[in-house]
Amino acid sequence: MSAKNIPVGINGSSGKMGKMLRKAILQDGTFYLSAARNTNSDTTLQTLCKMAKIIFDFSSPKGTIALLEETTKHSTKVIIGTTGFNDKQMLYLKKMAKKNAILYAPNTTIGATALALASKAIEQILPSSFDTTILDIHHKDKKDAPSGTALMISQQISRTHDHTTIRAGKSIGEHQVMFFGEDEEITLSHKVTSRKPFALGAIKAAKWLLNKESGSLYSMQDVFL
Ligand SMILES: NC(=O)C1=CN([C@@H]2O[C@H](COP(=O)(O)OP(=O)(O)OC[C@H]3O[C@@H](n4cnc5c(N)ncnc54)[C@H](OP(=O)(O)O)[C@@H]3O)[C@@H](O)[C@H]2O)C=CC1
Ligand SMILES: O=C(O)C1=N[C@H](C(=O)O)C[C@H](O)C1
Repeated sequence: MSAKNIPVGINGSSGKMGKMLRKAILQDGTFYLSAARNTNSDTTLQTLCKMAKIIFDFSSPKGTIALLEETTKHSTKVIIGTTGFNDKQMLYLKKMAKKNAILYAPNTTIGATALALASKAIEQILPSSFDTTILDIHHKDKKDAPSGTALMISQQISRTHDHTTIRAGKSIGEHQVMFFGEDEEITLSHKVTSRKPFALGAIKAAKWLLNKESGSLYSMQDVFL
C-alpha cells in the first residue's frame, strides 16, 4: 500500500475539529477519508472501523468508548483527540491500548507538548514555596473543565497546584502555567489562533502510529521526542 492510499476515518466529522481535519487531510495528501461518523449519521461504527486503517476521534467521551469497543474487533488504530474522560474511562483507554495501537492526545500541537515539558523542567528548579496554577481559557461551548491539556500538564508537575478555568467567548484554546514566588513570577503560555495546528498535529500523529503496534497508550511526547 503506497502512502497516498491509506484510508482513514473521522469520528466526530461534523464538529469543529472534524471539519478542520477534513481540510487538512485533503491538503496533506497522505491519507484519504474513507468513512466519517457523527452522533446521528447513517455510518455505523462497524462500517467506520472496517473502512479505515486509522480513525481520528474528536467526538465525546461516550463516542470514544463506543468506538474503542468496535475498533478492537477490526484492529483499527486510533488517534484520540477527545477530552473529558473520567478516571474509569481513562483506565479503559489504557486497557484497550494493550489490544490496539492507540494514541491519546488531549492536545495535538507541538506547542502544548513543549509547554508541558517546559513546565516540568521549571518546576524542578523552583522551591516548593512558589504557588503554582494552570489556567485554561476556551470558548463558552466547551463541555469539560479543566481542559484535557491542563490535566496533561498537571501530570507533569509533581508539586501541589491549582486549576483556573475560563469558558467565555470564542477562544480556541489557551493554556498558561504560572509560578508565583515572593517577589517574582514565571508564566509559560501557549495559545492557538486557529484549529489548524490541532489538525496538523493529529495527522503527524497518525503517520507515526501507522508503524506502531499495540502496547501502552501512546502520547504526543512519543511522536515529537
Ligand atoms: N486533542 C486536541 O488537540 C483537541 C481536542 N479537542 C476535543 O475534541 C472533542 C471535539 O471537539 P469539537 O470538534 O470542538 O466539538 P464539536 O462539539 O464541535 O464536535 C463534536 C463532534 O462529535 C460528534 N459526536 C458527539 N458525540 C458522539 C458520539 N457519541 N458518537 C459519534 N459522534 C459523536 C458530534 O456529532 P453531532 O454534531 O452529530 O452530535 C460532532 O461531530 C472535544 O472533546 C474537545 O475537547 C478539540 C480541539 C483540539
Ligand atoms: O475543546 C477544545 O476546543 C479543546 N480541547 C482540548 C483540551 O481540552 O485541552 C485542546 C484544545 O485546547 C482545544
